[in-house]
Amino acid sequence: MVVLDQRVLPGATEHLKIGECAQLVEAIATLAVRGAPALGVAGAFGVVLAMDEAARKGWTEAERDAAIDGIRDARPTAVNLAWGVERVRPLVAAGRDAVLAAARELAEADTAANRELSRLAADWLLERFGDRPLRALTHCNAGVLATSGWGTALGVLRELAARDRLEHVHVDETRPLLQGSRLTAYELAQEGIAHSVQVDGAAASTIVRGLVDFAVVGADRIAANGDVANKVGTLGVALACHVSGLPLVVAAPWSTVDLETATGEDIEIEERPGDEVVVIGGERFAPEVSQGFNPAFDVTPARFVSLIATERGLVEPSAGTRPTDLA
Ligand SMILES: CSC[C@H]1O[C@H](OP(=O)(O)O)[C@H](O)[C@@H]1O
Repeated sequence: MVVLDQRVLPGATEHLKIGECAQLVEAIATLAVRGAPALGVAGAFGVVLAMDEAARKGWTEAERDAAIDGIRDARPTAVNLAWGVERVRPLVAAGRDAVLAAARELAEADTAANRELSRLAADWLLERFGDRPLRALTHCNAGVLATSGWGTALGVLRELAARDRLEHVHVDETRPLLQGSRLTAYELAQEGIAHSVQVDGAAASTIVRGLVDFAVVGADRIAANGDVANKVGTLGVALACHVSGLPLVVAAPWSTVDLETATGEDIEIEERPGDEVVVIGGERFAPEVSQGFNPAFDVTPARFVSLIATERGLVEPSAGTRPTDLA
């Protein structure tokens, strides 16, 4: 398995050659591989990796299954990782070729899903605003780099740009790991889409001042009631949209919807190392006594979510519809 190391983008394009399950767990835990739908794909191919390593090292079935569990559990919030593992795991008994084919099919289906949800979301936005170029804000990275292809939040922006209906994108840098300035800006620049990068603290005033028409984000887990877990800072974007009467659009494939999780209160929020907050480029920017507080995600209640766009259709939680309506 060869993966693009997203930790060094955009300054360097480097790939990691992964031959062992422990290496994949490390790549996921350090966000070399990241983004909810991409984690689903990594989880599915991780099962093949475990089968290969087990055959190479003479593992027992229990040892192989424990390695698969380790991949599944590498990060807790994005439902897609466990979903991807468990989608192909039942085929292990049928052999490596069956699991590999299922993993490839899962990746292709994700890209198709992203294109469909992007079309549906663009139609919804242009129907709401009239057929004119729109100004968007986005948080974190939910583009090609976070999926198997096309992107989700950035897929919506790509679709609007393809229809010549995207004027400008305000990109939240997305501290502490800068997925916005490093990855989203990188993708938009590659596409020639007009954008500017802002500190996360500017998001609320950008929205309240009317500098954008809508905000669009990805998701890591969507609960049955429409509560949405996404990169920390999304809740602030949602609240600013709510008080401004502007839509918050959540773009995510159905694999991100977790009907087994009733509400956002039941979603485990990943707590990452505090040093990611207070140490930048190896230099500490806070007193030694000051510990970093680093929840990687937050939960936006359904009442602040204007639209959830999936390939199965659209849900408008703030208007009372729920993901369960599409089940
Ligand atoms: C379509 S990606 C969904 C989601 O994943 C990102 O988290 P991370 O960079 O920690 O993997 C971010 O929350 C995106 O919105």
